[in-house]
Amino acid sequence: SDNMSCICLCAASRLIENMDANVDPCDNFYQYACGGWLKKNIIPETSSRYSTFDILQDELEVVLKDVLEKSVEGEASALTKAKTLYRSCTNESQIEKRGGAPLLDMLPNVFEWPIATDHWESDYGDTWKLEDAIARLNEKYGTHVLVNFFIGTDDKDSNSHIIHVGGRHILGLLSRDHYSCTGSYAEPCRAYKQFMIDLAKLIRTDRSLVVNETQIREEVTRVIELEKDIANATDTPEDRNNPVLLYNNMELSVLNANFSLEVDTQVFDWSYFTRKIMGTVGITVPDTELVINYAPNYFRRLNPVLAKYTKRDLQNYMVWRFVMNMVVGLSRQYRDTRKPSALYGTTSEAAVWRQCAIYVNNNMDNAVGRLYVEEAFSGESKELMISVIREVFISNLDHLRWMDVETKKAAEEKAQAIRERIGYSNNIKNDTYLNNEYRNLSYSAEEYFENILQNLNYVQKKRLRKLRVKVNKEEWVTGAAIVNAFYSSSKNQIVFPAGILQPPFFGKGQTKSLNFGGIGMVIGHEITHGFDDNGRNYDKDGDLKEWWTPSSTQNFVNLSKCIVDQYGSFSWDLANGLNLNGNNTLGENIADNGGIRQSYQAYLNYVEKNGNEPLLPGINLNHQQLFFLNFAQVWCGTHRPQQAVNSIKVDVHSPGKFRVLGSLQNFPEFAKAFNCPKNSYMVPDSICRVW
Ligand SMILES: CCC[C@H](CC1(C(=O)N[C@H](Cc2ncc(-c3ccccc3)o2)C(=O)O)CCCC1)C(=O)O
Ligand SMILES: [Zn+2]
Repeated sequence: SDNMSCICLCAASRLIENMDANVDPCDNFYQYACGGWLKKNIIPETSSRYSTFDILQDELEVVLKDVLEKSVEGEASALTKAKTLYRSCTNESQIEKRGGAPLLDMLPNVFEWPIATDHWESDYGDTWKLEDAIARLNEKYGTHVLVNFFIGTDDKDSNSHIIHVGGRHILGLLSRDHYSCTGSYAEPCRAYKQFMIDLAKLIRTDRSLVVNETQIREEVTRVIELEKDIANATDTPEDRNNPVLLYNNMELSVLNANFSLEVDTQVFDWSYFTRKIMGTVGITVPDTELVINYAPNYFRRLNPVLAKYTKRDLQNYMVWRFVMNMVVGLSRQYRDTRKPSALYGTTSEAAVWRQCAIYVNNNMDNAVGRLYVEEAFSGESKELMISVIREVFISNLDHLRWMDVETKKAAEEKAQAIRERIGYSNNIKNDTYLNNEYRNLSYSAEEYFENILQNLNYVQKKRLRKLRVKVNKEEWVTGAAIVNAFYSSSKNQIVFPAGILQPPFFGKGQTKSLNFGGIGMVIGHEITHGFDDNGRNYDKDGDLKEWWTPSSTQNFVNLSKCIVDQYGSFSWDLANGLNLNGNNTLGENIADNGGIRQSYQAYLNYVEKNGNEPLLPGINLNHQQLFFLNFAQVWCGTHRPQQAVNSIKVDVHSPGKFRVLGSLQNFPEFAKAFNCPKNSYMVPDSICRVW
């Protein structure tokens, strides 16, 4: 039918526009595939990264704007609540009118921000306890400072929840490395400090308090010093990538005995602290309660740090970590204290409607997911090729010489046990289910800031209540309105939300070569996550349990080292020539390499069974070549320098360019498809392979 030919023509024209046929595919396949895209797509001033994903996500957000602005008679109450929340966020005149008042009114709830008030010592300091302050920010607003206390799945019993204490998510700047404040970190550091100064001055002004710039600058300097010391006490990403070594469970009483923290000669009481938090959801926690201590070294290193600072310094730091994320809900004057250009390189912030669509989607993902799939998802992807790619993964096991039979058997069982989730959960189509999920929430179109606080509290209380509840493995780990895909190791579950089930990943009208190069590779990527350096530690039921023989483990580690070295040797021009961190990106690189092999083999099997597909009009490439071209174009994208420096430090994914170059250099079928000679860049002398 003609819409078929349009889809083929549209696909062909997209592929041709994005590529640069003047580049030799064997010299640099990324430039060959994306050269046209890079010429045509300039990063918008509002973005720090711009990629195929970001473009699709931006388009998805336009759909969200439409459905969130439309009022529908008699709709489910959950949907009305999402629209009210969206309305309160876009209600700019009301937000302007309220200035900073909503924040100033609630600071007493977190024992105030000393730098922005007077008489803090007499009003709060004398009775202040570190446990109370951390607990309040945690249980009321889900803010983690100093001690990251949270309820999560028990790695060794994936059907149960357990208390975790750790050190992650507690830094204001983007990564531990930023605190050196040298080189490319100097500017973000300076901006971050100025942000705190400007916000403190603004609050004091709004409270008609004296603004003594010198005094404020002095206090802010101490807060930054404290944060720097905390950053140096935290574990590095390398220290955190082995879940077996992270799993230190102990009785609550042992935390008091072995991990004592002291502030102003007061000893931190872990039991009191835990009860302060869990008491708010009516859960009693005995001293014999088992908890997982995710960061023993961090807590040991934290003690000497605390000894250097006063309770005022600590309170300044902790409330700062909260208020810095709350200015988004206040007037323009408050929002302008942030310095996005220095931190992300963006020179203007996204449109209000877009920020609001993202906020509502992140906080009500099932209600927004329902609106999205009803509007934009045709749901035709049930036969999403998962089974054929899973079969390829399993059949590939037979050819792996580095894995013994016993471990192969367990790997096959785990691959067979992977649960798949496509599109969206049927629950979101059920009004009763959806209304029930949001029954305790009610929003005001005039009080955006309070809506945010309500959401923070609601989400945190829901998480804390899970401690005595079994894990619901049927639950989806993501909403539907997102252009992404996921693997959950504790659920051994792969998820392909509705948002990613669209071209260039997948389209009923796209040829199979494009679908296998797009969503097929993503499917293989998610499956392989169950067998990467992290996922491989979990068994088919999602429990942290050894199912490898020592010799297979040793071989896996040796083969992974090849990948670590290969990606670690890539230097990224956009990040001032910094090299990738081959260790932090190992899991993603293993998943990419596995995904491309499995989906390509699945495509060859498809052709074997169903014959060659008709070629695409206007593009003189065969389908093996089109497979690789569409795979590569998924990763067309670029970053601003600040974001490149940020992501090379914190993103476990390699930049798109190296996801393409690295995985294709390791795959001889690519070289064959493009007849690449031995000594070309895309055909290195030695290649890496795990799965
Ligand atoms: C939690 C990890 C999920 C991830 C999923 C895949 C992935 O790499 N997703 C992205 C790639 C990406 N670039 C931009 C964006 C993006 C931009 C705007 C909005 C949303 C997303 O998403 C990523 O996380 O970097 C694996 C293969 C393709 C999906 C994984 O399994 O490692
Ligand atoms: Zn991944």
